[in-house]
Amino acid sequence: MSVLDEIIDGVRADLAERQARVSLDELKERAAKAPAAKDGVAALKGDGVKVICEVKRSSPSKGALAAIADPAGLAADYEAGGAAVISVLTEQRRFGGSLADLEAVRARVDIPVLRKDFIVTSYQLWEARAYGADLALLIVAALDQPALESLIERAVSIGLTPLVEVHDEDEVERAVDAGAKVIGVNARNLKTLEVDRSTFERVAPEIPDGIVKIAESGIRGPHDLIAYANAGADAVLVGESLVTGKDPKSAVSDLVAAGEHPALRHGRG
Ligand SMILES: O=C(O)c1ccccc1NCC(=O)[C@H](O)[C@H](O)COP(=O)(O)O
Repeated sequence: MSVLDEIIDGVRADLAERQARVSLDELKERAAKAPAAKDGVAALKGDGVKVICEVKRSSPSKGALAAIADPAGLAADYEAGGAAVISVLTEQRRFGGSLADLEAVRARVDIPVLRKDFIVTSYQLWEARAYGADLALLIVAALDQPALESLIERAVSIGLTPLVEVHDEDEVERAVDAGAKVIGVNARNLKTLEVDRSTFERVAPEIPDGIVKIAESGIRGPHDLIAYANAGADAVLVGESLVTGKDPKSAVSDLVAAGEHPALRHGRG
């Protein structure tokens, strides 16, 4: 069984428990009262390379990273540093996240918030909206094509921007066929958990113009952002280096400054 399969088994078990406690109708009522969803695509487009900053306590590849007693405070620091979007890992078993983290972050920041989880049912999309997310991650490797298509459609219909994650060229084709408008190329191999930063450079040319291209994982600082920018990234998604660093706000502002450097506009769309 792959790491992804193991994670999804746990996600499904936790999901069944939540579904037994909270009906879909209750979630829909809660979603109706949530603040209107912010435009995830608009936040990631425009001049320069945008920075998505992640609230990440632990991971299957590294174990415990940071306790993060105050996820909303961390998100506020990210926003003050110039983040375009906050990513909140809500998976509990491997990443130590929760919907409570999502709710707390939503209440604290004004920029769009991404629910980063292993979404396999529309119930989780309703949860994302009910707890204030504006974007939701859909991982191509975790979904067959009909499920991917229907989750993209459902996400859009309830106001969420789907960020569709791929790892190779075949998955790009599936994401594009399914209607993705925002595609993240994750450099972390889901079988070995190793990060290969050359993945984006190889895979991104397969993503058609007009689709937002995000480079995910393994960004240690401005030099990695610049390399991803030169390979065509519109945005980068950064977790570990921010949560393990001493000063997340200044680390974000260094990334944002690199992403706004006029030299990067040359040759980018
Ligand atoms: O981070 C992991 O070990 C991991 C393992 C299996 C599936 C997903 C995983 N991470 C989720 C992410 O995509 C990253 O948290 C995100 O891209 C940020 O990466 P990083 O900056 O390297 O923490």
